[in-house]
Parts: sequence; structure tokens; C-alpha cells
Amino acid sequence: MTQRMIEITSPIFFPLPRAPEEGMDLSALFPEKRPLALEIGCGIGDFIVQLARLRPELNFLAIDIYNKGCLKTCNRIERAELSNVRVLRAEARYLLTHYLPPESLAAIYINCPDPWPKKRHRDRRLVRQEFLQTALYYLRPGGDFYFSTDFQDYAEDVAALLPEMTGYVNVLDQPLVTELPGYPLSKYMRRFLQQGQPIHFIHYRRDPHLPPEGVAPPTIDTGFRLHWRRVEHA
Ligand SMILES: C[S@@+](CC[C@H](N)C(=O)[O-])C[C@H]1O[C@@H](n2cnc3c(N)ncnc32)[C@H](O)[C@@H]1O
Repeated sequence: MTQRMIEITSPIFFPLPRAPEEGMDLSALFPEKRPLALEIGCGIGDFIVQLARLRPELNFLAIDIYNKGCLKTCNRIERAELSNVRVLRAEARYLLTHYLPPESLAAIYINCPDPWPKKRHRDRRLVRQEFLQTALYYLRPGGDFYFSTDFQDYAEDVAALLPEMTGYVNVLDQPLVTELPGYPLSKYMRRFLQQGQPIHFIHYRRDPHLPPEGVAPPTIDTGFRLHWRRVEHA
């Protein structure tokens, strides 16, 4: 699908260069130095605006490949006068593996990622084993991994993968929950809840005792939408 590109001039938006530049440090985009967290697929920004208010001790990168969503997110952040969010138009795996140092994230949030409900499209899902391995590499020890979805089988797949992986510990006493007190609701979550569909939440953490050498570097080099950056900027 081709997107109509709207130029984003908001000071909240950071136009990511095609390739990382020498000495580039995304944590320097913020007026105050704080631990850095990442929301992947921020949509129109209604989750991040709530979260950034709730967690003023963190700086947030909110990313999406959807240009109009980035624009709407910037507008929301500007209206809310929040200084701890920057919006980037970026593909998740590309951003992680090209622009962020290992162990640089205090938290990763992924809400209602594209579910790819058809069986033959399941391998297009973002959150699979390779992705979880990559996320672990970029989380700092003790860093949080949050995942929510309205798709039960997506939630079950992720909930089955995580206990098998060295380096993640479950923060909850169950693999999946349908309520996570204090966790803001995104646009998609609200929509599904209004339709009577539950949202499934997962909250793991990188094992705080896992040494850096205990985490394998990412191997992701293929995957649906991973070509996006090259295509869009060609
Ligand atoms: C179903 S929407 C959910 C939006 C929002 N998180 C919510 O819960 O309301 C999924 C979003 O993820 C974005 N997205 C999908 N794949 C992505 C990727 N690989 N990297 C970054 N964003 C992605 C889409 O453009 C879309 O805005």
C-alpha cells in the first residue's frame, strides 16, 4: 500500500536519516536525560500520550511506519505539552538493529500489532521468536516487555514462546491476563472492548541477572515489512 506522504514539521518528530550517522544518539533528542522506552506501532498516539503523562521519569520514542499516524501522534503530544516523547517514522526491527545500542531500553510497549489472522499470513506477524530475541538484546537488564492484543491466538503464541526463552521472566503470575491495572488503553483496545472482545496482556521483563554475553545478538534480516524502509526511501 502506498501512503500519501504528509510533511511533518512538528518539533516532536525526528526525521530519521536513511542510515545512522556517526555518533548518533537517539537518547539525546530529549531536553532531559532519562531512561529511554519505546512504543512500537503508536498508531495515532492515544496510548503514548497517556503513558508519557503517567511515567514522567522516562523518555519515550514512539514509532510507526504510518506517516499520518506519526503526524497525529505529534499533534497529540504537542497539545498535551509533553517533553518526554519523540515520534519517528520507522520500522521496528530496522530501528532496533540500526539505531539503538544494546541494553538501551527501559521498556518496550507493543499494543494490538497487526494480527494477520489468516493462517497463511502468520509469518508476517511482528512478534515471533526472532523478534523477541531481538527485543531482549535491546532491553536493559530488568527492562519491561509489554504486549497486548485482541487476538487470542496471537496472545497464546507469544505466551507460549516467552517461557521457552532464556532471559525473560514473567512479571505476572499468569502467562496472560485480560486486565492490567494502570495500563492505558489504546484506540484499538478501546474499540475491541466496546465490541465486547477481551484484550490479552503479557508483561515480561529481561532477567536483571542475565549478563550481556547471555543474550545473542539479533539475527533478523528478513520479515514482512522489513523491506519497508528501503522501498519507501528508494
Ligand atoms: C493495528 S494498529 C494498532 C495501533 C495502536 N498500537 C493501537 O493499539 O491503537 C498497528 C500499528 O502498527 C504499525 N506497524 C505495523 N508493523 C509495524 C512495524 N514493523 N514497525 C512499526 N510499526 C508497525 C501500523 O502502521 C499500525 O499503525
